[in-house]
Amino acid sequence: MPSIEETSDLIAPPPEHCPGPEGEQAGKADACAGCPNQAICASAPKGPDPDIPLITARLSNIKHKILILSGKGGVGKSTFTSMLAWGFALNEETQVGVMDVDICGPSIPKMMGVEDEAIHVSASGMSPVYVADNLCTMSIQYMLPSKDDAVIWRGPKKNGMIKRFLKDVEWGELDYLLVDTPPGTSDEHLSVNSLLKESGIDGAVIITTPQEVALLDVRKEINFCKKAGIKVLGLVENMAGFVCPSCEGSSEVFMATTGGGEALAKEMGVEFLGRVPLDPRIGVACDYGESFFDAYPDSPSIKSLKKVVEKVKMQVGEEGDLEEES
Ligand SMILES: Nc1ncnc2c1ncn2[C@@H]1O[C@H](COP(=O)(O)OP(=O)(O)OP(=O)(O)O)[C@@H](O)[C@H]1O
Repeated sequence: MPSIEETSDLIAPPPEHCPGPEGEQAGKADACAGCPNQAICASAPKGPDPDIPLITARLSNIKHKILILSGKGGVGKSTFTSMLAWGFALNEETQVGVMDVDICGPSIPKMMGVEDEAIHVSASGMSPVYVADNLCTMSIQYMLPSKDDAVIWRGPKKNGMIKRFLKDVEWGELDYLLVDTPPGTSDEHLSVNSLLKESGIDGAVIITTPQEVALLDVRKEINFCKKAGIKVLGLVENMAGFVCPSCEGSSEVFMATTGGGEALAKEMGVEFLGRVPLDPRIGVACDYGESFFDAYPDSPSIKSLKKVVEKVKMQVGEEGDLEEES
């Protein structure tokens, strides 16, 4: 298999009739002449990753695998991942796992209130860190000697860690595994996609904010999914409208652009999953590692969030079970 550092270059648009980087004809076919990836493809080791059967076996009891993506950083991808996880886990019968593959910027442990936890390694694998009886997480954060330590890794090391998360973690039986990724289309995305392809990814939820600059990158993210063969489950507009914590009234802060996510979803033929308002209490709940669903069950933001959670469930073929809000 080509190293991740090498494959990350393959994001350059492939020529027509590209044989793909893993095939026998990679770098040799007529179509490869003049392609910027030709040398990389020609020298890359061929054949599937030998660990894929182990990964497929380890993940065989996970019903749905969902990637959470964003074109831009800071649009609330990790926040949404944690809220989606808590939303799914409101039903105590539903088993949920969150895998944080933002290797250089892990934030799931803090947002879910378990950043000081460490993982336990045994002969059978690594145990995930539990946030609730039916909600577990895995992140590189649990392996760092201090929570302030920085991870400065290049592609192959990141790939190796993601492989460990998939191959060695005892996820057990899960209804949903949510994969929180870094922004954009980086080494981590390529790793996750190639390692999970065999065991099946349900699709990706793409998070954006309403501003045009964020929407611009969403187009690239949707195109990345198309190229990588990942189904786009839908688009979520985060920080759409401001909910005042005092009066709970809602106002538009991005006047010119609110609704841009929905329009873009329509234009690109993907499902619009809904809006999550900008609510300072969401930020506070994340800072304290609390479930927003528990902290503010009656807030207007929760009503919007529940609708989004239900739509994601429907997109993967499950029935909604959160109570209907007026
Ligand atoms: N709907 C919201 N209302 C209020 N604050 C929010 C909301 N969504 C996210 N935030 C806040 O915005 C900040 C960025 O969110 P987050 O870290 O989830 O973004 P990200 O897209 O995962 O970032 P990165 O690119 O670093 O991975 C956090 O402080 C978070 O608390």
